[in-house]
Amino acid sequence: MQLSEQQQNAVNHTGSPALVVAGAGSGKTRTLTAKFSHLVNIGHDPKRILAITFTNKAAEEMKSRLIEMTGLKNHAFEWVRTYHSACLMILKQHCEKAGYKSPIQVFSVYSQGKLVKELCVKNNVEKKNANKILSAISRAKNFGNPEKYFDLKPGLFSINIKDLYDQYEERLKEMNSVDFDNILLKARDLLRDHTQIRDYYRKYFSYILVDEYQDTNNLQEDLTNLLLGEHRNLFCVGDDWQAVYGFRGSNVNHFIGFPEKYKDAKIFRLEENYRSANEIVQAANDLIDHNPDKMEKKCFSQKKGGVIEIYDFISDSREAEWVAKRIKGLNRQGQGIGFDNIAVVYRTKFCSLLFEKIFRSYRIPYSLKGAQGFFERMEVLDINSYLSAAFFPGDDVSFERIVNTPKRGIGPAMIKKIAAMRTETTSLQDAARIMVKDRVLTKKIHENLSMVLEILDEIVDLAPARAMEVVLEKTDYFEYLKKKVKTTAEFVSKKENIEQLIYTARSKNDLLEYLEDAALIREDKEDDDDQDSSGVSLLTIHSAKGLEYDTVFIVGCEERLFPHWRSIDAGDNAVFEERRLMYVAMTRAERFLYLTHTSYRKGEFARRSRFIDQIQECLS
Ligand SMILES: Nc1ncnc2c1ncn2[C@@H]1O[C@H](COP(=O)(O)OP(=O)(O)OP(=O)(O)O)[C@@H](O)[C@H]1O
Repeated sequence: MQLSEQQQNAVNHTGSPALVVAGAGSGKTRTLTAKFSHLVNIGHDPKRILAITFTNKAAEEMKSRLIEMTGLKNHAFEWVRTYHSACLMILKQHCEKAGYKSPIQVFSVYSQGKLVKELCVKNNVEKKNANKILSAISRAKNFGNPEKYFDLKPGLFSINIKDLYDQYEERLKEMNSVDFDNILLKARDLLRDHTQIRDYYRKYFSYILVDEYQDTNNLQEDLTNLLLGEHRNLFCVGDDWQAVYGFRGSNVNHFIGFPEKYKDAKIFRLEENYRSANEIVQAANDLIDHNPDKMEKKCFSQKKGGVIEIYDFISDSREAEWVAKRIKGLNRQGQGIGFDNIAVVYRTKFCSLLFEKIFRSYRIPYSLKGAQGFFERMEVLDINSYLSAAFFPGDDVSFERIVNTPKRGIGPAMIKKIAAMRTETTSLQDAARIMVKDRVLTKKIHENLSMVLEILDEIVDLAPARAMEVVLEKTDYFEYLKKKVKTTAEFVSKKENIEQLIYTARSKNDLLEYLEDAALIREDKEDDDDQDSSGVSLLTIHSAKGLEYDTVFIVGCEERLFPHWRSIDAGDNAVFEERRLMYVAMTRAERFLYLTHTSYRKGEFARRSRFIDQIQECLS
């Protein structure tokens, strides 16, 4: 693998903590992978190198590259993981010390939502607030100190969020479960409170590498500190100009404050952009210059011939039509730029609708990225809930979902009856088993409930893919699906999703391994490999992060849409983050970059974005 001099210098450095301040398209991943391989070459045991990536997909890609480079086997890189995945390993290893029994269940997004909705009902809070409550709980955990967080932000409107948080945690504990954020929080507490465990890992890891360091949150920073041994072999890579997750607790100050924190830190800069033409790199530099408090770097590209154009339309439908025509023109019936190499990016999801419509009528193939996550789809949730209820008898949320799927007369009233039989130590499923054993139910319900329990008993020891097949067969699931959906196309698509699910599950040997993997995938982080990726990509800027295309259209560049009204209302720091988002969007393009805005969107007057003015200033 060829490295530039700047990249090579960073790779060769050892002896003190190092921060690589990298520009967009400067080959961060290449540098990090080369660093890992270099460490192995100079004698580090790869099993003792902790390499933190931002997504599971990035971890897999890094492992494949390392296997190619070193000739070693997959298991040699077992600590190439996301923070969540690494912390789950640690938590599982010491689960009793952390206050759990083995195996710990990781709650899915669906289960979290379900639990919070239940708590809303119980506390007379409107269910529509569930998502806001979940975000607040998540932020409190990632802040690193939930108690303090709620002292600072005690309420959400009139809702006593701290109280709901306590109830939520209690229910998780009862179910021997952790949610996604608890994986980090509980691992942090474990390492903080148990010197022996902490010392073990500090000695074990000979090097810590962190990718996308600009998006680290307080809790992740704590974890890095707790795991870092006396050797202080820490190598972090990132781009503070691309820090765009502040809204969910990331704290770019860890990145900016690195030289202050590690006085002997060596700072490397990767300034050459290998992706975009220089015209695009310079325009993006000029835009980001409007943000204060950032690491200085002089990004440049040796590629010439980039095009940046700004277009103004009367309405959103005109904008969509123009984009479709321009894409047709660029593609020149397959002779020009391939559809796969073109992206239309926008600030918020709703913007995709008009483009989907117009692309269909212009027969432009497209793929909508970051649509409903694969694991959030109804049919996938149904099947996974069967597996989860079988493996985790304490998982009330999954049991409640499957007990009447397909419909078998065990509706909400019956569930209430079962729930009433529950004691503090029994789950919904335990209660159902007691009712079946004691024969207290009507004949029909007794038979149906027995059947559900038999399915769960049958699949618990099977390999995940086989367990899924048994569920489909025993519940006649496809017949149920046929009746439930409105069109044949919808049925086919759902059936295909299930086939895909079974196919993916074949690589896993047991239910626990499968369920953990499924719960670790959070699809808002671009782990949407399963989706058809042919055609023009339609995606939000957050999902576009890390990707590259020959041609990029940034649409909807209007005040209050981009920058988003919430950020405008929240103040300067949030607007700086919006500007970084525009920087991310611009630097996805290799050659052609089009920015568009309209005077009317959704029938309302719209004003062009301040970012357009700032970009135009440097173009003229
Ligand atoms: N030394 C190099 N010489 C030539 N091409 C390189 C070099 N390093 C990286 N590249 C190429 O530059 C492109 C950008 O690399 P990569 O996607 O790793 O950048 P990045 O720093 O992660 O970008 P971003 O943060 O903008 O997503 C890739 O196509 C990569 O193969």
